[in-house]
Amino acid sequence: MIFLIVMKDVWKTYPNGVMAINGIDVQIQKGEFVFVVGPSGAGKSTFIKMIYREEKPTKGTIIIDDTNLAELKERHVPYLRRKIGVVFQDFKLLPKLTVYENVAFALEVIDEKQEDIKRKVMDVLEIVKLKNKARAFPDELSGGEEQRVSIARSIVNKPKVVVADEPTGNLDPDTAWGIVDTFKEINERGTTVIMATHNKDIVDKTKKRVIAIDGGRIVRDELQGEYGYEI
Ligand SMILES: Nc1ncnc2c1ncn2[C@@H]1O[C@H](COP(=O)(O)OP(=O)(O)OP(=O)(O)O)[C@@H](O)[C@H]1O
Repeated sequence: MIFLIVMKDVWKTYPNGVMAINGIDVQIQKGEFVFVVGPSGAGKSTFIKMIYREEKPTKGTIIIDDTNLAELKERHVPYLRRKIGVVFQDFKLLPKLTVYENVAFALEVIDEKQEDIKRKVMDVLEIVKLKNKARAFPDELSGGEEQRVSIARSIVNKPKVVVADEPTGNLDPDTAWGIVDTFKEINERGTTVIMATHNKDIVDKTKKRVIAIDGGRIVRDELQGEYGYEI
């Protein structure tokens, strides 16, 4: 069994004393699709941020694709980040760049050759069904389209895992389903997907692994799980 992510006895206390994660053990296999659910303030975002090392645990071990984050030197963090695509609730697109340029930017910063950039960007725009919007600017797109651009940007480096923190939080239900379908497509092509969400309907109908966090602990971890909370 190949584990892509392993957390052992992970704790996180913020500098202000808030104990956000209180002893988490979890293993996620390569190729899994995982929902992270739980009430507001449960620790979902902190859990996600520790995966891409936006936050460091106070205690415990996190291993991502054989890299022990505790031993990772600051100058090696960019290499870790290439293995991890990140999608946010508020898209975080650059408003003055076109769709094409927003996605290409992720490759330009790692000095990819121009000819490779063009091919790779058009390939991912095809996956998210936005090839026809390559020249548009973010303010000319719907919210769902903006989020699909941000998903394209997150996968253009061919990461091992994509983490998404409430990616459908700003979208209406139909559009939200379009985003989940896009993640499913990416997952079927081999990328591990980890998505924190408050969307009960999506979790209950998608029938994927559900990790429920409450009070900074994993209170439930089920294959084909359900949302399980009243909203
Ligand atoms: N940077 C920070 N500094 C201090 N406390 C923080 C910080 N970020 C989060 N917290 C606190 O840590 C706890 C867990 O927060 P977190 O954002 O991980 O929860 P969440 O489950 O993602 O919540 P939500 O569903 O509302 O986004 C909360 O009590 C929160 O106030």
